[in-house]
Amino acid sequence: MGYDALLWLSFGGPEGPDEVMPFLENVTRGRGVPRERLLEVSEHYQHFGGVSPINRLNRDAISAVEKQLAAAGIDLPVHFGNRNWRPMVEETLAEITKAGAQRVLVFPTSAYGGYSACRQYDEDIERARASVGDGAPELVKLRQFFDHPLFIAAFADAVRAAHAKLGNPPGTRTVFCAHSVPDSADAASGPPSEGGHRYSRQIAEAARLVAAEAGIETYDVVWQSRSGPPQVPWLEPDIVDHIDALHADGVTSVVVCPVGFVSDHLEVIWDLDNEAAERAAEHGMGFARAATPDTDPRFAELVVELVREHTEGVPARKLSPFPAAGCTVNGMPCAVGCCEPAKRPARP
Ligand SMILES: CC1=C(CCC(=O)O)c2cc3nc(cc4[nH]c(cc5[nH]c(cc1n2)c(C)c5CCC(=O)O)c(CCC(=O)O)c4C)C(CCC(=O)O)=C3C
Ligand SMILES: [Fe+2]
Repeated sequence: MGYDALLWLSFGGPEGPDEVMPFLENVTRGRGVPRERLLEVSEHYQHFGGVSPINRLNRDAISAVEKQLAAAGIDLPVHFGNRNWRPMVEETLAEITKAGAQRVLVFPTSAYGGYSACRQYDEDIERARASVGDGAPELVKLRQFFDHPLFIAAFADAVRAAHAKLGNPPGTRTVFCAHSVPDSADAASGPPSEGGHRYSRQIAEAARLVAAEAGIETYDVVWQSRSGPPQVPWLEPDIVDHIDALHADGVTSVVVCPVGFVSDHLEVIWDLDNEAAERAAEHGMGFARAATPDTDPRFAELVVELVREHTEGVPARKLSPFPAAGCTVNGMPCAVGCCEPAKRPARP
């Protein structure tokens, strides 16, 4: 079938208190994130003993995918590598190369386009191949899956379950949430010919599809976890401010669906399950957070289906007319100028 392995490419996270600051320094190197923001975020990690759940969740998801690949008779060993923390993708690719692989599929743990969600994973692929040097395998990245029916169905069931957990009170507002990015990064996402904003448009489309499948008419799309210097505008409103606004409008309960993420990593369990939940509690509002899809068996099924698009020519299933790009070789961008990194503000 022409492929020797699947590289599971993720963000990475610390697995102990001493790993938090070095991890954060890896994430933010050269990105103009103020020191105070780093110290504040390191506190979030220290609330969990300095351990992000993200690596464990990736390992669990990989086990589920390995089982489904075996069940489908697809012989493809899965290897785990990260951008920011051990196991680093450079080391993983060195092992894959040593094992003799020549063509490797890459699954990035993000469903969307944009610099942080797509193009930066291309940069990881390029960097890892450069670090291996001669003999590095060809790396073929799987496509964006924000509108795949299995991704949408898993979130729709999770949203229904969250409403049920609250007892289905009438007038509960469903709020879809994704990681904020600088306005300039969103404007630069997608190829220039498309007019930009591919990231926020794909998020809005996924939210629309999940709401439709869950039978929800009224919902909002908001953002979380903004970083960077305060004078740089990022996508708004923030989830916590939005909860204040809903309270002011007389809404008495909310279901938050983290549609921008695939797993319950730290920004989900802190920024939503703590900060947003606490604000709702202060207003006496009901609050439930919908589960992320990675623990749903349909997520492993989705990854296997994306693999089979390449190994067996299975047709790509998608629910929207929006492009599901991101599938390129050896870290090439999708198009000239696609999802260029935002220009960093000059240091004061
Ligand atoms: C769009 C997007 C996704 C979704 C796509 C995807 O999933 O890839 C995502 C995921 C994640 N972001 C994560 C963690 C962090 N993100 C940071 C900083 C930033 N994220 C950004 C964007 C995104 N981030 C941006 C524009 C920055 C500013 C700095 C920069 O331009 O790069 C910082 C630095 C501290 C801070 O400033 O918050 C941390 C620690 C973790 C792991 C959590 C864990 O450890 O469990 C995950 C999955
Ligand atoms: Fe992030």
